[in-house]
Amino acid sequence: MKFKFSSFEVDDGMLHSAAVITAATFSCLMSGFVLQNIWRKYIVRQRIKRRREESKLSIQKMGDYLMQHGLSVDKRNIILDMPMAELQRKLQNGSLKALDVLRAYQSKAIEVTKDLNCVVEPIWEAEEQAIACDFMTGKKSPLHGIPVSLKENYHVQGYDSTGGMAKFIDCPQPDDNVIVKTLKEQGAIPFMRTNLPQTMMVYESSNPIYGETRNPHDPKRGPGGSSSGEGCLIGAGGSVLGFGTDIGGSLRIPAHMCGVCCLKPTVGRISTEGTHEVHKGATLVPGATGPLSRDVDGLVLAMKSLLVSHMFELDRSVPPIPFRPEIYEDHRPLRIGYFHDIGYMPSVPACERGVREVREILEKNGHTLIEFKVPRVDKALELFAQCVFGDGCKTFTDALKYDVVDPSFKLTYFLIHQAPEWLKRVAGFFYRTVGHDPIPKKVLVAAAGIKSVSKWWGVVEDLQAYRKKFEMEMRANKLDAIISPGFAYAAIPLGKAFLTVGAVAYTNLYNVINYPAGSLPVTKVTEEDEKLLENYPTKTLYAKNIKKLSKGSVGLPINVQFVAPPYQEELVLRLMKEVETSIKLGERHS
Ligand SMILES: CCCCCCCC/C=C\CCCCCCCC(=O)NCCO
Repeated sequence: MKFKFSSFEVDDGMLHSAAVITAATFSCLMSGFVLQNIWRKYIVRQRIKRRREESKLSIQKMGDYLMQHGLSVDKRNIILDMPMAELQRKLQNGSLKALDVLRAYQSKAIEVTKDLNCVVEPIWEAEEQAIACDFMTGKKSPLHGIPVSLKENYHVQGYDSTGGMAKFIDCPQPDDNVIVKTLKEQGAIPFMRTNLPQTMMVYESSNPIYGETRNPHDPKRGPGGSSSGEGCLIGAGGSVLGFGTDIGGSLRIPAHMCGVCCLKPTVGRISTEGTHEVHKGATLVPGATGPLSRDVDGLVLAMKSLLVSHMFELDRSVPPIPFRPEIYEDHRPLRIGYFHDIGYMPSVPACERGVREVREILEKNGHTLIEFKVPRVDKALELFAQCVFGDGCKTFTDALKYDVVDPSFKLTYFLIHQAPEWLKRVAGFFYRTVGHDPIPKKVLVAAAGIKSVSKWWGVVEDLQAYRKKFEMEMRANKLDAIISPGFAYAAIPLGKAFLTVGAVAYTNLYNVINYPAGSLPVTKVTEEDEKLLENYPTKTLYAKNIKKLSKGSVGLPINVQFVAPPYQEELVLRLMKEVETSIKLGERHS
């Protein structure tokens, strides 16, 4: 048979060979594609392995170095026991040398990371800086000689900021970020980089490059995340002051689970330039940078030292508002709202007691405490998901293409990031019917992406409306501040956060409204709390999981959050300091 085209004729033989050629080309392309995939994945695995070995080696080298140059155990422990105010005073008046303080903290950090895996690598330039500090004459800067640890996603010149993702290995940063520069200018010595979960969008603590960080109070449990290494290192005594980031609770969750203090400032109060987040463009609910410390003095010192012209010059988007001591030192009695239950899942009895005890302290100090009802928490969660996953999670899946997905991240990655919309809807249906919980469906549908610009603008308007509603609710009760649980529960076993992830409402609420929120350790889980856990209401799937995973948590730290309207960081810190002081006085008397 012949086909006649306008310019040439085609016979059967030609047709046949055309088919063969097409098939051959197709299978070549396919196998090329498959091979390329296998090859890329192989390269990535090699890269991860090499980076992990480099990191381990650097830590080991520091350990060996300290064997020869370390302090005596007694001298080391005296330094490690000092609260921030004393450490700062002694560095200022010269009775402590910066190099000794550095060596004390280096050795403690290297010691604790052996079991807890909180350090990613030491910052070797610290030594030189400490020596320079000790040679300095004249007026000393406020952070003179204070060692500072940094979450791995803080850009430090010459080091990678991977966020636990292989794609970003071998991309050494050209420069320190604004906070690191300002800290150095103020005399601080960045000395350790700390671990985080892959992508930082979970409150776990593991990634394929650096492995898993454990809780300093119970190594079978997680330290929370995503500033996991910071919470763990400070909680274990290996650092006095550290810095992390927080979009949904990543400073406050590890602070709560490791029993340390932190402050998530209003986004904009201090610079957020130069931290690695894959979804930097999602600015509606933006990431905050902030300090973690052993005590409130550490947070205050950090904020005072950062809110200076040096930072305002380096990042002109930051409003030049210095630290306002008149607010921090004020004694005016306040009206403070409180809640134990955010209206989605109740907090466990220990967390509820934490808030109750802080309430009693504040009342005793002359403040008025009023019960506060959080408006529409389902809306807050939906808005959060729309704002951070509004691209249908493409940013995250692109960042992890060819990467090894960490076991602790697999479920989140599969269901929230990767699954097609229909599967998200099916899963949402399951949560609603079997789990008696309508909220995951809203979150999952949001994570399937916003479909048009006009829908996107609708989200912007909804967010503004929610923020206004929250503001009006506070105004109606004439509230100056709010206290609420540090989180819904204490530390749970490693790798289980996905089973309780709705609990993130307790922290990400304050990201959605962009209010400054601090977290303060106030108590520990008691036998009595554990007994009361038996009556914990388990209406939803998440609540059931919380109850199950919270068993055996006696002795774990419990924090309370302190919250104030935007740009009132000083007020948050004032209340935290007041409660911290009362707790210490109480302990001394009992
Ligand atoms: C299966 C559906 C679940 C629905 C219910 C819960 C919604 C939670 C959504 C998403 C979970 C996000 C967890 C965020 C953790 C903190 C992240 C952070 O702060 N990272 C800072 C980086 O700098």
